[in-house]
Parts: sequence; C-alpha cells; structure tokens
Amino acid sequence: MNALTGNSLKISRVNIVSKKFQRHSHSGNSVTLKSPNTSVNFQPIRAAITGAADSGETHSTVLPTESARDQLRSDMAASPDVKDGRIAGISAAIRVIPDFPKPGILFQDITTLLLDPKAFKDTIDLFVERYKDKNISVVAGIEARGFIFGPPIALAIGAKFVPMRKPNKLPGEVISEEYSLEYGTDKMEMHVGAVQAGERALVIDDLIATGGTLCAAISLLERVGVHVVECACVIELEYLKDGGGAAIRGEESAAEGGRRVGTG
Ligand SMILES: O=P(O)(O)OC[C@H]1O[C@H](OP(=O)(O)OP(=O)(O)O)[C@H](O)[C@@H]1O
Ligand SMILES: Nc1ncnc2[nH]cnc12
Repeated sequence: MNALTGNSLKISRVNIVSKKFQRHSHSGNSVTLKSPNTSVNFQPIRAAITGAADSGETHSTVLPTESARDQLRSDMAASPDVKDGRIAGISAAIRVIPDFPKPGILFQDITTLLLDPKAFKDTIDLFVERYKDKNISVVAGIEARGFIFGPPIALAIGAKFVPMRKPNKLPGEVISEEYSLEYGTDKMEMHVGAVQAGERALVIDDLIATGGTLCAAISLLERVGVHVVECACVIELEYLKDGGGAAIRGEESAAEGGRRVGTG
C-alpha cells in the first residue's frame, strides 16, 4: 500500500462507474437527469434527460433527482463487476483527505492512484476492456481529472481525445453548457469542429458526485449530433444515495459499506 494512503478513513466505493443517458424530450431551458430505469455497473444506466431545444447558445443543466440517485446506487450495488479483483487495488490506492477544499468534505484524491503504476494501469485497462469494441471515435475528457484518464483510454481504443474545458480556456470558437453545482453554477466548453454529428462518444471523468458535470458534457455533445454511448468514472460518491449536498464522513460511509483505506 502506498504510504500516502495510510489513513483510516473510508472512501466512496470505487466502481468504475459507467452510465448511459438518453435524451427524451425538451422542456423549458434546463436539462434534467431523472428516473434511470436500468443501471448496473459496467452496464448502461439509462436515464431520461429533458432539455432545451438546441439553440446553439449556452444551455443549463440542473441536478439529477433523488429517485435517480437511489436507482443508480441500488443498481451499482448489484453489479457483478464490483467483484473484479483489480477494483480493491484501485480503491486502496486512492487517498482520502478530510476537510478539503473546505470543512466537511472528504476529498477523493486520485493523485495517489497515479503513483501506483499497477493500480493506474488496472484502471485504464478496465475501461479499455469495456470500450474497445464499441466503435467509439471520441473520448471526451472533463477538466481537470478527466484529462488524466481520458487520453490513455482514447489511445488504446483508437479514438480521438476531446477536452471539455472550464470557461475561457479554449482558444477557438466554442459551444458552452452552464450547469448547477451543489452551490452555484459552472460552465463547460468544447471546441466547435472537434466532433462531427454522428460520431460515437465516451465521456470520462474521475468522479461522479451529483452527476451535474456529466450531464453538461452529454448535453454539449448531443447538441452537435454526437451519440454518447456511455459516461464512465472511477469513483462514485456514496452520498449520491442521500441526495447529495452533504459530504460523507468516515463512520457514515462505513455504515453504508464504504471501503476502508489504510491500516488505521
Ligand atoms: O458530479 P458532480 O457533482 O458534477 O461533480 C463531479 C465533478 O467534480 C470534480 O471536478 P471539479 O469541479 O472539482 O473540478 P476539477 O477537477 O477541475 O478540480 C470531479 O472531478 C468531477 O468533474
Ligand atoms: N469529495 C470529492 N472528492 C474529489 N472530487 C470531488 N468532486 C466533487 N466532490 C468531490
């Protein structure tokens, strides 16, 4: 075990979460993720997303509903893929830092996973095994930590890598998607011309908390006619189950079956 992970906190389960979303209808000017009807880890999770008609302007994304989170949680818990022996090593390599970036948050630090070449490779391999035969031409990585996992996956499956960036970082013409965070809003941008209508995309990030970030990425890609095959993350925060909004502490996580990191 890496010394940096040597604490006694529990972390959210490392699942290599994969989700598939479907846009169903349009309503108002917001995009809402709700009511997934099937979801198994490493199986598509289908969810209804209602959103604004494509105007070419900034759209906005609101948080997934509580019932959607409940469904995601229970389906992931039933996943046979959680038993993959590599998952434990990946989980153990992720450090948890309490009270970062602010009091009450248990920060899932994937930089320690990057210090462990076997665990890092196992992580990439798990994604590649799942996506190599899915005819995916675009891997879209979400800033910043999706930029770490996305490119090696893209190279291995023979796809291009497209960065989904924070505002005002990309130099060319962009399209934007505004989305809700637990507190406040943020915006995501993608270069116009990076993808073409009809392409098949995989969206990669390190972690799903509320799901708002992934929804914004899906919306951006779908607005330009790209088919989002799945979204995949390394970590799912346990507190999705509780409706988000509150950081989990070690003991609460343990009660929910959270993993123990370190020996303390
Ligand atoms: O599911 P959500 O509630 O939307 O949250 C998940 C997002 O939050 C984190 O990124 P963050 O916004 O902290 O940006 P960073 O990676 O640039 O630090 C994480 O890397 C995901 O992108
Ligand atoms: N608890 C957490 N750890 C790391 N990244 C996060 N993004 C949102 N919540 C997070």
